[in-house]
Amino acid sequence: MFIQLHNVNKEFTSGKNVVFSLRNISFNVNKGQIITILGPSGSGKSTLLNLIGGIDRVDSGDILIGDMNISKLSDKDLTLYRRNKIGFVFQFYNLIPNLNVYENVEVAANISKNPLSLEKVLDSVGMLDKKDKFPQELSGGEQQRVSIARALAKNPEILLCDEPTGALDFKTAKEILMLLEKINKEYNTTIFIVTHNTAIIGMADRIIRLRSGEIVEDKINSAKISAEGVEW
Ligand SMILES: Nc1ncnc2c1ncn2[C@@H]1O[C@H](COP(=O)(O)OP(=O)(O)OP(=O)(O)O)[C@@H](O)[C@H]1O
Repeated sequence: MFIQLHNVNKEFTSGKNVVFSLRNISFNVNKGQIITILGPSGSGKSTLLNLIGGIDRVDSGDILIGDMNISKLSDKDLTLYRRNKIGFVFQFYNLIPNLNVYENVEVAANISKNPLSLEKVLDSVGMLDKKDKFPQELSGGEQQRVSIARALAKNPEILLCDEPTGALDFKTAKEILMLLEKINKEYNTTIFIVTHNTAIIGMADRIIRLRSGEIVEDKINSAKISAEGVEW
């Protein structure tokens, strides 16, 4: 098993009050799966993604990635884990405005131990011909392609996508989903997609649903379809 969460708990407090808690989260994921995480706003989806990505730490419980228990890593080793194993894709791209496409991707590659060729990555996401453009010269879908290239350039084993299509129209969103599927096939990257869009579960191997910080559904998608067939 590639990713294992055992009884993961995480609380946020304000003064003495607990404002949110993720409770007893346990699940295992095989390498190369696409997992969708669904749930209402405030149910803990991003919190869960941040724990897996080493942006935040559990209060108790364990997260194992391969044979590494990231809950027990020093801050320095957790940074290295994040840098070398994890790619993040966000709803609003977060590109650096005064760097061009190539440079935005290069920044990520430069901090990684085992980067992929920038040309290959930009070609994979269909942005090689626009490598000299700046973010403000690109459409939302193109900016998201660049942000996926940036995540991918690090050659991550895990891609964590938080509402990657949330800001895009249907056609562009579908292109991004097809791109994520292509990456999953080409690089065997394990991909988590946090989304409010239930249509996306169609292309996932696995569906995990949260409510108020707890898992209320965890199932294998036995009727998986290609991203091209996803409709809403
Ligand atoms: N650093 C923090 N400090 C305090 N509270 C936090 C912190 N991060 C998240 N929370 C709270 O934890 C709860 C869960 O947040 P989270 O972002 O994980 O939910 P979500 O399911 O991703 O929501 P959305 O769909 O709206 O993005 C929310 O009530 C949020 O306000």
